[in-house]
Amino acid sequence: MVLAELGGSLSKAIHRMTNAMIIDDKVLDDCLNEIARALLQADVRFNLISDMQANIRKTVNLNDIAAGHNKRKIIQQAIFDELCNMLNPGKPPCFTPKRGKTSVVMFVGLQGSGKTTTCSKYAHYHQKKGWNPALICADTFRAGAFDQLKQNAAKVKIPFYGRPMESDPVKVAVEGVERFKKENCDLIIVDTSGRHKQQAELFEEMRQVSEATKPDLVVFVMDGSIGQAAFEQARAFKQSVAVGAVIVTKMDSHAKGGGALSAVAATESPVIFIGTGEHMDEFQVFDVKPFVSRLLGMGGDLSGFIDKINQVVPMDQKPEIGQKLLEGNFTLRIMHEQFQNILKMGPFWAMVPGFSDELMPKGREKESQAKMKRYMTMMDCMTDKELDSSSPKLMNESRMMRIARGSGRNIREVMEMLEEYKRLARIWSKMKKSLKIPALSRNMNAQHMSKVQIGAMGGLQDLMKQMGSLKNI
Ligand SMILES: Nc1nc2c(ncn2[C@@H]2O[C@H](COP(=O)(O)OP(=O)(O)OP(=O)(O)O)[C@@H](O)[C@H]2O)c(=O)[nH]1
Repeated sequence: MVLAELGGSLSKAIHRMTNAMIIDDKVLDDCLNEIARALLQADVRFNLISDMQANIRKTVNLNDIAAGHNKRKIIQQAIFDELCNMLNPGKPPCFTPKRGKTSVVMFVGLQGSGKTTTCSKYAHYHQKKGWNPALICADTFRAGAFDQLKQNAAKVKIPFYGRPMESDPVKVAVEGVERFKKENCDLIIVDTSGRHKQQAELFEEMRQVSEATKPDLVVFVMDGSIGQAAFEQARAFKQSVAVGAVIVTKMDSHAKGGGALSAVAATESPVIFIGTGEHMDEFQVFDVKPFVSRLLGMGGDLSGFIDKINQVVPMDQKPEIGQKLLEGNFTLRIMHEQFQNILKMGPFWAMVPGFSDELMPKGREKESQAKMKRYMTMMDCMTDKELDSSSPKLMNESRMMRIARGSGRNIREVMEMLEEYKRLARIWSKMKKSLKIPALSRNMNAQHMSKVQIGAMGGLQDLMKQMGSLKNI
């Protein structure tokens, strides 16, 4: 995957810097030049890169850093912050669909950008979270658009509306929205015709569809392989309709992805998802800080994760992570994240007695990995509430059946996964007790909380180191 290459080059540059015996201006310059080369290769605009370098140099004045301060950490922090700034539009999405209320989301984009595929992925993503989405084909321009969306919808069992013989997209869109509102669909997705920038009449048609259906959110779908040109494209669409969010596709297949992401950020429209392949599941939520963490290889195992949080992300910016870990709320979402980390980065949990014995027994790693993937598919079919709860009692039989159906498994397997969750949660809770972390008061102010967290994180790290010697967990 192309993003992984960019991430690899960036983290290599940072590692080379952190491994240097002495951090001086030459080491810093080499590191920044290496980062600049990697970003240029990803087609990030030169101006953005040179601004980034200047900002880092301003923040990191090596001569002014007092003895005893860790220069490596200060530089890492500055690089992390600047990469985040580069991708941050400075604005949250203007609208996020809410459960229990019908939302209409209209998709626009240039021909071939991946719009139809993305509409289906977006619907499927929400369907797995328990939404009741519907798809409308208001692309009356491209022959084949109707069949493509209809087939995609059928594959994932999402209601579909379209009229292959009708040439007026406004009519089709309005009929579809009315119908799905009556059917109580909570997320109505309207796919529109792909357009070229020069086709003024198609832009006019897009405006008319928007006026008639009054979408709560207009999503601009953009092909990531166009790199920096993304900026002009996104702006042209923004001038015609009220684009509220962007989805960048084909991030798997082209070296220019970095350029596209950074250029879109400059249009002040947040990127909400990225497409990373042709398949329905190759679709990821885009959130700047976690994205940059992953890009720099900081999304690894838990001990590494805590370490990196301490090194790079100011604690007051990550209260929710610290809070989650310190309160010992081992939720299904945390289990999902950890499985993902194990599959990606190698078995951290395998170091922990109790985890290693049953979750990843020696010699049966392949089997264990397949089991984790199975469990993750089931968790993908859960609602946010279920994932964030530490009480699997929330799930009654009908929910379990739904999760089983959604993930192509049977209810016994879902119950088995919940049992595994309970087992890991028990271990987690014992680990937490042995840490003797002071309970956090919800009324603490941010500064106080940050101090407590840093202390407790240190404690956690110590524990991680001693974990091999923990008995009877
Ligand atoms: N590799 C990769 N291919 C993608 C991705 N998203 C879409 N595609 C492919 O891009 C091609 C165009 O996608 P469509 O969904 O048909 O594009 P469209 O924008 O609806 O096309 P128009 O209707 O002409 O506007 C198809 O071959 C898709 O499979 C992605 O994230 N990664």
